[in-house]
Amino acid sequence: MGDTATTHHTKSANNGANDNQIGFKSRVSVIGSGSWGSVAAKLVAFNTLNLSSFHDEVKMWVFEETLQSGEKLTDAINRTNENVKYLPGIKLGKNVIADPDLDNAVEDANMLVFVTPHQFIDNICKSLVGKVRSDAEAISLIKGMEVKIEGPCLISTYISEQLGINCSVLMGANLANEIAEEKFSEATVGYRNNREIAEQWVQLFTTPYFMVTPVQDVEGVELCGTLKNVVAIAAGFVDGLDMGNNTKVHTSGFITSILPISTLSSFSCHAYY
Ligand SMILES: NC(=O)c1ccc[n+]([C@@H]2O[C@H](COP(=O)([O-])OP(=O)(O)OC[C@H]3O[C@@H](n4cnc5c(N)ncnc54)[C@H](O)[C@@H]3O)[C@@H](O)[C@H]2O)c1
Ligand SMILES: O=P(O)(O)OC[C@H](O)CO
Repeated sequence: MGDTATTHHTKSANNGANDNQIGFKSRVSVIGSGSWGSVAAKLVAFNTLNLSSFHDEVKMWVFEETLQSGEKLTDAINRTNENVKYLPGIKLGKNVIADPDLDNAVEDANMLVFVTPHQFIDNICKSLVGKVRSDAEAISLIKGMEVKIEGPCLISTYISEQLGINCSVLMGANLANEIAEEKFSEATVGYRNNREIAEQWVQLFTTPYFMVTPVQDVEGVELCGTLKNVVAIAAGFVDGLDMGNNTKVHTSGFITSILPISTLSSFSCHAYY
């Protein structure tokens, strides 16, 4: 699944042919600007300022909206350095630049962070075909699946197949508002076969309050991140029905039963509730 990503590339605006030269700096774009998208931009922007191999500036694509005040959301973000609608009260970092133009937001970026609600990824990917660098690396923070006639498809696989680029994942028990307030949390980067790329994603997301661990298991990490929300709902039902902890334990059993091939470490950074 998804192996095609490393072996075929679509034509793109910039094939990155000149980028092996000394001094090349990676550019990161965040595609999505909801609460988790804004926190992702904040984490990455904190790190690009300190990592010499990255450009300071982080572009964040915004699905444009007009606020009640009449101001465009993008303008409000760039004026206040806060996502006033989806993450009010949190400074993103002056090097986060909101951009409502998707093509412009990804132009020149070689590291793409996908973090939109899953139902929008289809349209976003379709409009990005041929627009992203052929050497770009993607990471998906999206929980959910594309359900097609032939069966469910992981979002990372979908991104890889649509854009012809490799796609890692970052998942965890991560509530955006808590991480925005710099409360401690951890997450797992699931990568396919390039450990160096995984280390770059770890560097980009790790902060003193956000601990990130790489695991070579894209599917396991993505499925754990997505399905744990189903388990959490089931656990909530058990609480609501006052059925007790013994019953609650059984709600988590289904993940291990449907993922027998996933490595144990894929589960290690996922709290179920
Ligand atoms: N919020 C969290 O705590 C959290 C934590 C971990 C993972 N996630 C995952 O991150 C992803 C993004 O969630 P979020 O919480 O940032 O979103 P959100 O619910 O805070 O925001 C919704 C976003 O969707 C955008 N949007 C609305 N209509 C759109 C359209 N037609 N096309 C494209 N975009 C549109 C909005 O502008 C907004 O940026 C989801 O897959 C979610 O499961 C969220
Ligand atoms: O409810 P979601 O899909 O925004 O995701 C929340 C996270 O999974 C919490 O860990």
